[in-house]
Amino acid sequence: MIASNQTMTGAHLTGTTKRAAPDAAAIAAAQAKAATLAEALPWLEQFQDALVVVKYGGNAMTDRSLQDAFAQDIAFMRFAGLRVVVVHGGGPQIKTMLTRLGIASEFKGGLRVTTPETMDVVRMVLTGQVGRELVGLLNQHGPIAVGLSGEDAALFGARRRGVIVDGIEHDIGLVGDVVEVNPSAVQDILATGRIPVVSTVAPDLNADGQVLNVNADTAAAALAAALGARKLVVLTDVEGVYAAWPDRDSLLSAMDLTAARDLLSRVDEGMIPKLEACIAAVEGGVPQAHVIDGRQPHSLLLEVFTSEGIGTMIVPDTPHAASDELPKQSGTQGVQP
Ligand SMILES: Nc1ncnc2c1ncn2[C@@H]1O[C@H](COP(=O)(O)OP(=O)(O)O)[C@@H](O)[C@H]1O
Ligand SMILES: CC(=O)N[C@@H](CCC(=O)OP(=O)(O)O)C(=O)O
Repeated sequence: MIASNQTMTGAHLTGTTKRAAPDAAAIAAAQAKAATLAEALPWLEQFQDALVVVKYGGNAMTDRSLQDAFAQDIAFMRFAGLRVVVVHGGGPQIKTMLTRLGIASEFKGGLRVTTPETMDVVRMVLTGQVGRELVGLLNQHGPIAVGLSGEDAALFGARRRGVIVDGIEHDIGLVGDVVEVNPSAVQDILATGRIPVVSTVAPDLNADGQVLNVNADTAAAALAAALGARKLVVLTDVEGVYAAWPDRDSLLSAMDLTAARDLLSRVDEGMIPKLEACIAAVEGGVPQAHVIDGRQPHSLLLEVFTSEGIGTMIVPDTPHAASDELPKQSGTQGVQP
């Protein structure tokens, strides 16, 4: 058998293979590859069997090559021995379908105002379309992914919520917060070595048969806390959390809970549920929550398996590190994962 990177030269050399001696540039490139693999070793050891919840959604999930890279990252993590749960959104896909059907839709406080008609579309798109496509993508790497929604085995129980914008409370319709998680269905799938892929439609605990639209970031946080996850990783369409958005020099590599709660009143629309989710997860006992750039191919691998990390990490308060002592820097050099 001849390996694909080798060439058979000389018909008389049956059963042997040859290749040109590598030049200095080729040796340097090979060493860089080997160094990258070797750098992953401590993280492979540390995260062996660790449970990681990954929130995938928004604009990071609309580009085909990014989708393929995401599926490779999730499969890589699974074959490296991590237990991975994917919670997905699908805001852009919901928008496309609503537009196609001629249904108007608006956001308040980062959440979609959801009428009964919109709720039908949200359920159909998240569970019937986005979840199915993601499962298909992951299963290109083996029979590893199983889809379920917040309705399956009563995974989520939700209650309706409103939003406060500029001090005024708004009713936003059939939108809920997850207040109960029954993670046994997810744990059953994990126990078989597979990857649960969760859509965030949730039964309303106050109204039999009614389902609620739950923002996928906050649902991922609730699930991460209920599962006792080691990490929550939220992919988005920006490098991480900025202290003074849109000032590009204010990217935060890490912040503690106190700093994150303080910043919450100063972030805009889309980042609100993400930061809320990270805060809720860490308050719920998850040691690290990350906001990373889903537009960067393989950002998940960089976050989990490299020393630099990527994006913004939110951690519990410690008595030793006051919030204003944590590193604030431009670029994406994070503290170690
Ligand atoms: N402090 C902040 N740091 C980073 N992004 C912020 C901040 N405040 C507001 N944003 C906005 O939030 C957006 C992320 O939310 P959104 O577009 O809804 O994400 P996604 O599409 O990944 O769900 C960023 O692209 C940015 O425009
Ligand atoms: C209440 C609410 O806003 N629900 C979201 C659910 C999908 C989601 O969260 O999708 P992304 O993660 O892609 O943004 C929505 O209707 O768009």
